[in-house]
Amino acid sequence: MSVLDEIVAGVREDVAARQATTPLTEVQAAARDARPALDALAALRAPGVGVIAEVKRRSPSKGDLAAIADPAALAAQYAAGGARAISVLTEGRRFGGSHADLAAVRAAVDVPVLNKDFVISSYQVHEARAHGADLVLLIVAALDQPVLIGLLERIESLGMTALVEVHSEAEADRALAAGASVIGVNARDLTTLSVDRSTFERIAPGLPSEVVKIAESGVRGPHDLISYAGAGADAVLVGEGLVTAGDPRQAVADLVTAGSHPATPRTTR
Ligand SMILES: O=C(O)c1ccccc1NCC(=O)[C@H](O)[C@H](O)COP(=O)(O)O
Repeated sequence: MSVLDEIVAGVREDVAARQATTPLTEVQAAARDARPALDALAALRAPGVGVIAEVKRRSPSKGDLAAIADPAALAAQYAAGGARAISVLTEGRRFGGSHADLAAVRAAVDVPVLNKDFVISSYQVHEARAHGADLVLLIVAALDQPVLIGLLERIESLGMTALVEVHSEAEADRALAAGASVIGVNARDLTTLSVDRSTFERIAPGLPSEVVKIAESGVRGPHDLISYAGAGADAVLVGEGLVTAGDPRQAVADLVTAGSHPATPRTTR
């Protein structure tokens, strides 16, 4: 069983347990009552290469990364540094996240918030909205095509934006066929967990110019952002490099500065 399959199996159990105590109708009502979603697409299309800064406590590849007692305070530092959006991992078993983290971050910042999880059911989409998400991650490798299409439509029907994650050209074709307008190319192979930044360089140039392209994983400093920008990234998604930085606000600011430098290339549309 691959790491992704293991994680998804755990998520399936956890969602079933939550659904047994909180019925879908209750989550749908909370989603309706939530503050309307921010226009994440517009934010991601702003000039310069954006930084999506992630709240990430631990991971299957690295184990414990950072204690993060106060995710809202960390997100506020990211936003002060100029992050274009905040990513919050809500998977509990392998990443130590929760929906409480998502809600706390939502309340602390004014930029769009991404719910980064292993979303396999519309129940989770309503949960994301109920806890204030503006963007929701969908991982193509974890979803059959009809399910991918259905979840993407559900996300958009709730006013949110889907970030559709791919690892290969074939998955990119599936994301485009599903109607994705924001595609993330994850440099982390979800089978071996190794990071290969050239994955983005290989796949991104084949994506249509109107698609927002996010380079996910492996950014350890401004040089990595500049290299992803050269391959057409509109934004980078950064976890480990920020949660392990001594000064997360400054670490984001350094990336933002690199991303807004006139010499840093970016896709033109
Ligand atoms: O980070 C992992 O080990 C991991 C393993 C299995 C599935 C997903 C995983 N990470 C999720 C992510 O995509 C990253 O948190 C995100 O792209 C940031 O990556 P990084 O900057 O390298 O921490």
